[in-house]
Amino acid sequence: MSKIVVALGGNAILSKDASAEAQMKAVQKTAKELVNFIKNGDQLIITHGNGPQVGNLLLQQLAADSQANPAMPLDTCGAMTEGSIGYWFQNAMKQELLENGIDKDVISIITQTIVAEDDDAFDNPSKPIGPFYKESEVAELKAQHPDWKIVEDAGRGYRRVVPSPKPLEINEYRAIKQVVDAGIIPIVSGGGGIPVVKKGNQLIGKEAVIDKDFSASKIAQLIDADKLIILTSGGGIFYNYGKPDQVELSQVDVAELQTHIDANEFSKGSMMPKVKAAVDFVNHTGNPAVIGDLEDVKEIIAGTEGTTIVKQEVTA
Ligand SMILES: Nc1ncnc2c1ncn2[C@@H]1O[C@H](COP(=O)(O)OP(=O)(O)O)[C@@H](O)[C@H]1O
Ligand SMILES: NC(=O)OP(=O)(O)O
Repeated sequence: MSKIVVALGGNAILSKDASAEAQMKAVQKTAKELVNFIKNGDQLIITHGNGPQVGNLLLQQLAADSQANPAMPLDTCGAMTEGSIGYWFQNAMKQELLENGIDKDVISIITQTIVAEDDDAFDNPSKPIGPFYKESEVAELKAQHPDWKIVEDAGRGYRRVVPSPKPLEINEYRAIKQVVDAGIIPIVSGGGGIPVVKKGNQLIGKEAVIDKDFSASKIAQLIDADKLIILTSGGGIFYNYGKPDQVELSQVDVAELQTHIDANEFSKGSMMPKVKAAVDFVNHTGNPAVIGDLEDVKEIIAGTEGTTIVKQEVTA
């Protein structure tokens, strides 16, 4: 039995249709994949992103009436998406467990992630949220929302970016550990957790979105996970991604990967945080991390798909 933290990307939840019904359907499909870990005897800790959802929710806030029905700030929107996506996963996972004759409980935990008030990220928004826009739409969006920063997102279109401070501590990690020890499947740190700063006994929400891959790495370290698995679309880590000579890695050690990180070879808003989060987990625990396709869970369990990041590559 391995204790595995699984981090799920946006498309495990959202494809083109952003309705609750469509997202629940996508989550049900994801739950069918995740149940393979339980069938394999593994202890699962689930975490997920919220970039598309929290961006959409912020857009809905624009329709709010400033007095009777005020717009919610970004930290509260983060909490709202942690709740809604947690509900979808909790519901879908339980159904999938029952359909496989497994009597296990699933619970989502609203998680607060402590960040530094002086994190440089607050002055340098970098986390893409919400929908993708066409280049032709950008000028008008900037005119409508002078406070928005909009950037090109890994060749996929343009998106609004918000500050994304690094997680220092997961406030609820001791409770999460107890839930895991009790054999319950927790859904934690959704959307990276709600960014908060510590002021004495108070935790104060900050308007930012934490990268769920960094929070996943942090929680995996805090609960002594045997493995961190980051599931996305498209497969594992590619060198020369998108070029004719692109090559997918099956196994790589942290020293080699670090040279490619240092050379800035991975896309900032997509693969770079995953690679950095995986390297951080492996460096701190000595345990492996895997980046792979959500649809390849059985093969990832068998070790035949995805990229495994190890402390030191064993050569025959
Ligand atoms: N070097 C790379 N190797 C693999 N995928 C890459 C690479 N660079 C960019 N990508 C893209 O990054 C995507 C994963 O990032 P993203 O979509 O942000 O993840 P998430 O699933 O967490 O939302 C892949 O589907 C792929 O299109
Ligand atoms: N919070 C976060 O990292 O969300 P995505 O994975 O959806 O970008």
